[in-house]
Order: sequence, then C-alpha cells, then structure tokens
Amino acid sequence: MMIGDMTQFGSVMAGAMFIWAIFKQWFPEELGNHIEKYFQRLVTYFYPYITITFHEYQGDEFERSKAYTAIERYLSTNSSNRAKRLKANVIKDCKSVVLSMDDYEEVTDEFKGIKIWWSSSKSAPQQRAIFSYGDDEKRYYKLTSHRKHRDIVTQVYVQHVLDEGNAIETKTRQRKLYTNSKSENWYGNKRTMWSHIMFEHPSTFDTLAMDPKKKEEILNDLLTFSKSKDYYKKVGKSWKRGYLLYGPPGTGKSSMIAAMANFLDYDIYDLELTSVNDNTDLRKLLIDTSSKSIIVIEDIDCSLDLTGQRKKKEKDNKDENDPNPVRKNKKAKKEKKSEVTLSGLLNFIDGLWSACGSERLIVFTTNHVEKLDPALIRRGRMDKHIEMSYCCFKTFKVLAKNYLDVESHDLFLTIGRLLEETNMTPADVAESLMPKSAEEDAESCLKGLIKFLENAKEEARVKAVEDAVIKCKVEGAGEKGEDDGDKKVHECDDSSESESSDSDD
Ligand SMILES: Nc1ncnc2c1ncn2[C@@H]1O[C@H](COP(=O)(O)OP(=O)(O)OP(=O)(O)O)[C@@H](O)[C@H]1O
Ligand SMILES: [Mg+2]
Repeated sequence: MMIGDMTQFGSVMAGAMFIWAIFKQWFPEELGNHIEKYFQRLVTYFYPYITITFHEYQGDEFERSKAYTAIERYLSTNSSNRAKRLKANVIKDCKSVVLSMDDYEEVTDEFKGIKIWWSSSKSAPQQRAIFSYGDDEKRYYKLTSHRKHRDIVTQVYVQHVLDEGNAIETKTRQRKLYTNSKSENWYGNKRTMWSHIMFEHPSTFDTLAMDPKKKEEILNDLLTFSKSKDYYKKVGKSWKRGYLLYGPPGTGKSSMIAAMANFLDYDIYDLELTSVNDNTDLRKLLIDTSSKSIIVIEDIDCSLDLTGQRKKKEKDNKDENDPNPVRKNKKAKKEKKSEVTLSGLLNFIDGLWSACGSERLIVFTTNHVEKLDPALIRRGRMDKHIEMSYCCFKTFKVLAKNYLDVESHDLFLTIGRLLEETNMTPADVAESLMPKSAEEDAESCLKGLIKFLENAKEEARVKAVEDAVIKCKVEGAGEKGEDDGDKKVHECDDSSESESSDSDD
C-alpha cells in the first residue's frame, strides 16, 4: 500500500467519523457508544497500521522538543532528496543550508526491511496562548508503519532515528572559540565574561607534523577519553583530562590544540589569565563553560606567578628580549595585575569546582616547562605531557607531504642529515617549503630548504665560536685574579630570579 492510499483510506475514515458525529446525537447514548466501539474495531481491522506522532512543542514547555529536532535532522539527511517540497534553514552564517521536509510532505524510510512512512503536518491551535511559540500552528511528524512491526518500530527504530538525528546535529553544530574579556556592567562593576567567534581553524591531525607514533598515541588517548564517561564515574573522577604541551616557539602547540578541537568536535575556551581579576572571577568563568570543550591557557609561565609568591618587581632581562609580542604583552600585564593565585588555579583544575561540567580537556602550553611549579603539572592535574620539539626527519616528511605532496625524493637524504645538525622548528621548515611563486616546483622548494638549513647551520657555528671566545675571555679574566668573573656572568643570566627572591614580601 502506498502512502497516498493510506491517506485516502484515512480520509474516508475521517469522513465517516464526521458523519457519525452528526448522527450520533439521534441515538440513545448506550447504543451510540456501542456502535462507536464496533466502528473503531472495524477501522482497526481494515487499517492495519500504527501511527506515532511527535509534536514540536510538548505540554507547557517553551523549548522545542529535542525528539522533534532530532527527527527533523534525520529526515533532512535521509530523505530530503526524495521529498519534493523542502524547507531551507540557513545555518553557519549563511554558509550552508539545511533542507528539511515542508509541511504536509511525505517520505518513506526503510529499516531492517521494514517500510516506514513519515509525514509532516501542522494543526491550528485550539485557543490562542498568551505566550505563543513563534507562529501559533503546532507542527508534528507522524510515523506510520504496519502494526505487525510494532515492537521493532517502537523499541528499535524510533531510538535509531533519535540517535542518528542527534549525531547529525552534533556534526553540523558550529563550534565556537571563546575568549574572556573584561566588561563593565551598569553599576560600573568590572567582570570578566566569555565572548566568542566561530571556530574555523583548519589544523587537523593530518596536517600536524610530528612523529607518527606519538601522534597515534595522542589520538588514542583523546579517543579513549571521549568514550570514558562511565569509567570516570566508576573511579570517582570528574570527566576531564589535563594536557601540558611544551616546547620551543613554532613547534605546533597551538596547532595541536586546534587539531584536538577539530578531532573531538569540541569548543575552545581560550582563557586569558591576565584579564581575570581574581580567583572568584576565575570560578565564575569556569561555571560558564560548557561540556565538550577544551579550556586552554597558553604560555602559562607568562600568565601567572607560578611560585605562588608576589609578583616580581624587577624587570626580567629575558622578558625584554622575548621576540613574541603576545608573550611580552602578557608578561607586562602580569606585572601590572595578576591576582589569580597558583592555589586558585589548582582549585580550578582539580578542586571541587572542576567537577561542574564534564567531558573537558584542560590544556596548558609553555615554552619553559622547567619554570613550572611541580604541583601544577603533577599527574592528575596535567595527566599527559606532550613535548613538541624541533623538526626531525619524520616531522619533515609529514610537512613535505602536506605542503608539496611529495613522499620521497633524492634530496630527502641531505635534508634529513641537515635537520639532525640544526635546531629548526616545523614553523620555519613549513615556511621554506611553501612555494613562493606559481613557477616554483617541489624540487626548487626542497633546494630552498636545503639552502636555508645550511645557512642556519653556518650561523649556529659562528655563534658557537663567538660564545666560546667570550667564555675564554671571561675565564682568562678570572684567572688573572679579577673578582669572581664567572659568578658575575651567571648572576647576570639569572638576575631576575635572584632579584625577585630578594624582592618577595
Ligand atoms: N608540528 C607542526 N605541524 C604543522 N605545522 C606546524 C607545526 N608546527 C608549526 N607549524 C606551523 O607553524 C605555525 C606556528 O605554529 P604554532 O602557532 O602552532 O606554534 P606554537 O608552538 O604554538 O608557538 P608559540 O610557542 O610561539 O605559541 C603554524 O601556523 C603552523 O602552520
Ligand atoms: Mg602557540
């Protein structure tokens, strides 16, 4: 039987019911009820189908029914190419269109050999509500199938539709990149709030260059985490995991975070600690984060005085020379105001407050892992430590494949040798590999990289010679009996640390 036939049959029955309603009043009540009962039986006999309706709004709820949304998604994906009249919903900032069945449209679906008919309808409201949901018409989806499949349809198929619909919803969800900024409310009180933009970073684990074994290990770790809801509950831990990414600038720490978010389909909260007033503010921000997210604190060593002591008064010579303007700015801000303490941060990571929300990764990045307080990075807080290091041959091969689509080449041998002899970041190698003009082919890019590596190697050699000369001079001066020259140089290097410990309190 086609869906059209069923509808026709339904209309005939509805017509008969209507006529019966008119005549019913002429019959004595008992007889009327009797006739109605047999009439229903007759209908059931000739109409061997079951129907289930799913309304857009249920009862007094103002929120759209989740089941209705899931069915809408499921039907849009599975049947929009079969339905003839479609409704277009524009999502993702006008970049994509999701089609769904228009009102009074019908489609069929098949599940384990069973045919299922879906139709979309709407009914006018009985009375106008004071608070109406957009338009007053109540939409619903109606599922129809043969009653001999009742059990499988009600117990398995409906759940299948809801699960699939939810999965599609998660996939098409537009992810967000949040950052905290200070804002002033009416009373002039400053508070920190999250603001967001759409997260569209293209970095993935395929484009991330690193040792394939290490990459595999991280992927497995992430996957296991995302599927371990019950496990975390069983062992009594909140469902979160801490990652510490460390290594020199330009080795892919931020790219790795973007790849993690893309892989797990999580939102990112980029927490700027220097904009957080104090621990209370930090807690408020944390409560405002959603599940399925990555909370990131970049350059943790620059964001907080990790000794838990007062901030340093003296200027750090190394900070002055920091080539990264973002980090330099963070350090400057930290010196101005940084009332978030180490203990506040620890409470945020694994104290009672960390349990609000679930399925969250907390990622710290740093260029100086040795500067971090051991309490901050012990397991349980930062569960996995990942070192992002200089470009080795394996890393280079991933970059060559991504940037030039080359998997092997005669020049690889030379490049491999040069990479062993120099400290080159993947960011530098990637930049050299990028064609600078339309005429440049893979080979000339590789040759350009070789030249770049040779120059770097030569520069490193010259610098080593210069350093050795300076060292010799200092040692020579020391031998001549001048007042402890070696110590002076050492003090110069760590001036900030010795001075800061003096200035504490
Ligand atoms: N491992 C890598 N794989 C692929 N691309 C990389 C890698 N490392 C660096 N890059 C490239 O270099 C650029 C800089 O990398 P990224 O910002 O991830 O470095 P970082 O480690 O976060 O540096 P910083 O410590 O300065 O924040 C990226 O845009 C990316 O294109
Ligand atoms: Mg970075």
